[in-house]
Amino acid sequence: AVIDKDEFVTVEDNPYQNVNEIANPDVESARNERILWPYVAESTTKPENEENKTDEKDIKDVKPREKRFLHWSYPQSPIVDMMMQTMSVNYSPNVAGDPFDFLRDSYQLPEGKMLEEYDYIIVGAGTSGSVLAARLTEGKPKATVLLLEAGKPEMLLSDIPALAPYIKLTHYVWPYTMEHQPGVCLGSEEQRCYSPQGKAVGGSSVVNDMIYSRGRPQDWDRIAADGNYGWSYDEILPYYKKSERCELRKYKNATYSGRDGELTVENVPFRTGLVEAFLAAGRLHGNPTIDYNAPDQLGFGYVQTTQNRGHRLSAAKAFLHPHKRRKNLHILTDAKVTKVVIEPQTKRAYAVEYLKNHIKHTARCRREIILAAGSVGSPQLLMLSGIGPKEKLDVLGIPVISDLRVGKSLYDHIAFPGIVFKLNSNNASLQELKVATLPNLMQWLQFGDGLMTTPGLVEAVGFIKTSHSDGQLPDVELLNLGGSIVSDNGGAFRKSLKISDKTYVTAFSGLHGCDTWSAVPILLHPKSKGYLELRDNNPFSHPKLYGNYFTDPQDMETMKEAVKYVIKLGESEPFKKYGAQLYLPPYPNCQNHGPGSDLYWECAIRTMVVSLHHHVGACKMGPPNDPEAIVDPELRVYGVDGLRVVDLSVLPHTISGHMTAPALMIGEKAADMIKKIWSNVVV
Ligand SMILES: Cc1cc2nc3c(=O)[nH]c(=O)nc-3n(C[C@H](O)[C@H](O)[C@H](O)COP(=O)(O)OP(=O)(O)OC[C@H]3O[C@@H](n4cnc5c(N)ncnc54)[C@H](O)[C@@H]3O)c2cc1C
Repeated sequence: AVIDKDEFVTVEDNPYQNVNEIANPDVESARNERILWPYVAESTTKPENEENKTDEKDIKDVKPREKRFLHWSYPQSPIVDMMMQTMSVNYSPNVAGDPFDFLRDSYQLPEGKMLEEYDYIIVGAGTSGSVLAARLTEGKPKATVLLLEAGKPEMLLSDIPALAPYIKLTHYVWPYTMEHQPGVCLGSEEQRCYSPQGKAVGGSSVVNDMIYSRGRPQDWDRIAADGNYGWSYDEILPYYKKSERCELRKYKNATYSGRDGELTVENVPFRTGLVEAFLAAGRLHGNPTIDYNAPDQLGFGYVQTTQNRGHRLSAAKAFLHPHKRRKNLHILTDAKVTKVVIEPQTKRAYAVEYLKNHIKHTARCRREIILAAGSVGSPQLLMLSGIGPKEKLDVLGIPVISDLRVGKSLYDHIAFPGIVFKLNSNNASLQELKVATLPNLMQWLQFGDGLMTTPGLVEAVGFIKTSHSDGQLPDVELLNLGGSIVSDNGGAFRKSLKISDKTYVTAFSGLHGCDTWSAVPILLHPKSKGYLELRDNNPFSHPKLYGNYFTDPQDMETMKEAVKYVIKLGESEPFKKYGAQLYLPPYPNCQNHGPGSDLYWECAIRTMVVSLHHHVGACKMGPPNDPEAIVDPELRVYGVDGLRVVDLSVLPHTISGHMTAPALMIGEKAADMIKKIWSNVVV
């Protein structure tokens, strides 16, 4: 590959990019001798017809090259890879004195210094921000971009999928605790729901569970029908495809999948046999085993993840790493933006103030400032900068630039991880003591597969419609786990959900050491609406988050129906070989209700409900006649020039799935809209 010295290095130029696809007999034979002790994934139930075939046969049928690829050999050492990234020639330790800094990835200013002014300033190098920065700095004429991120770069440990629950306990998250709401999260610490967000280069994609899902076409068509031109499924599909490099075993050639993008989407190399039981139970109850991202079908399917050969592939790894040497992309980490500076007369945004190493700086911008600070960070910054509800800003003494209803709508996905089946078998489910072993770690390091690749226990997902669904969209998603909340004996899994010691020990410690299975129902479209507001005018205070979960009674009815559905699956034939028996946890606050009764389940749900940290709506997108809209369908903030919001906070309501893929898609689409507007400007 020829690299023009004046140019930045691109993925295409990188000679190592395709190294994993080169046959390596030594690695192949070594891998063939691998031991997947003690779990061997086994297919329990044979599909009945062609439609419902699982992937196993298809793996045998794939062509030799693809088959080799399925082995995911990993000849590059990730440790060496990490050292190469951190110990770069111009590496300088963080002056704030972080003892682990030398283990972290690093981003250097290409010429060692900042520019006086940038074409674009992006706040937040998260999921949307990373892809946006990559796209705005590619091609010609070259635009200059400053990307400011409050968090730190990743390190090797964040690459290990099985450590996802642990990463959520580190400083790679903003540990947002929601305001107390009577009657919900009764089993959480301080009886407050917990809803962290990622704080890292890569944002929430560094701490999430890596599940890749896009939502249903009707989700996007509904958003477009509300007056948001350009957001129908057909219009956004090209942006999903643009980011994606689909490596799914069976569906990689689907017309709706992308092949040449930067973000690898793959199945998890390791599975327990329980996933086959879940899929078979689903089929028994009318849910075909499918690609759950297929636009035309609803059903259950193996989980698809944002992993690359068994390694977490964050938005930063996919979109920023390959472009570290771009001279026109400046990335500042540990840089917390405190305000967007807006000219009060012209209402034009022209600079941001940020703090790095306790020193206040101002960065100026020629064209646009783009907030990609996430569902909590972006509305917070808007309000701190004078864009928000006048009555609230007046109280806090913040001069009002644009009186908009920022934060007034907040929707979230909520889930109930409390349906647990005890299994009468050994080594059927994942248990931390057996997963966290040196051989498993070595296997992951060497081959990128094995038990360390399991993403927070999730092995499959399913979408269903309860009797409360609007008929168009599924209203519940089921996360099938290769274990349950007890799989690490009350360790990181439940701590990352902030379930209190008292609740956990009373309800679940009786299951320690047992094999278990669980499926977690998620409410995809809760009717209850929350809100968010500034606590005070200090940019370092966490905003107040009000979930208002279950304030619409239909949400509880939907969740109870979903619980019964999971129980039906667990009690069906495919789980019989595991001797699966429903376990009814004796929650300390539910003792007055007969175990298994309707009142018991309502109490259990109110005790164990958790936020999935998928907040949307605080910077709602909408047409000019929508009184609640903060940004227009091109994501420009109403009433201010040169300011956009590009992240999940712009979505008007929840979508039927997880949020990483939509966040990336929003970044892709925004980049196109921004480039189009500025395409006639000569630099
Ligand atoms: C624990 C967890 C698990 C999840 N699991 C999944 C999953 O399995 N699958 C899935 O699809 N989705 C999952 N999600 C949701 C999904 O990852 C996020 O919703 C999505 O990545 C958000 O993208 P974003 O670009 O809107 O924000 P983020 O990716 O959160 O990026 C925002 C960035 O802005 C930075 N920032 C904020 N304020 C400032 C400031 N003032 N100055 C500078 N920088 C700032 C933040 O530090 C952060 O890096 C999960 C989320 C969490 C938190």
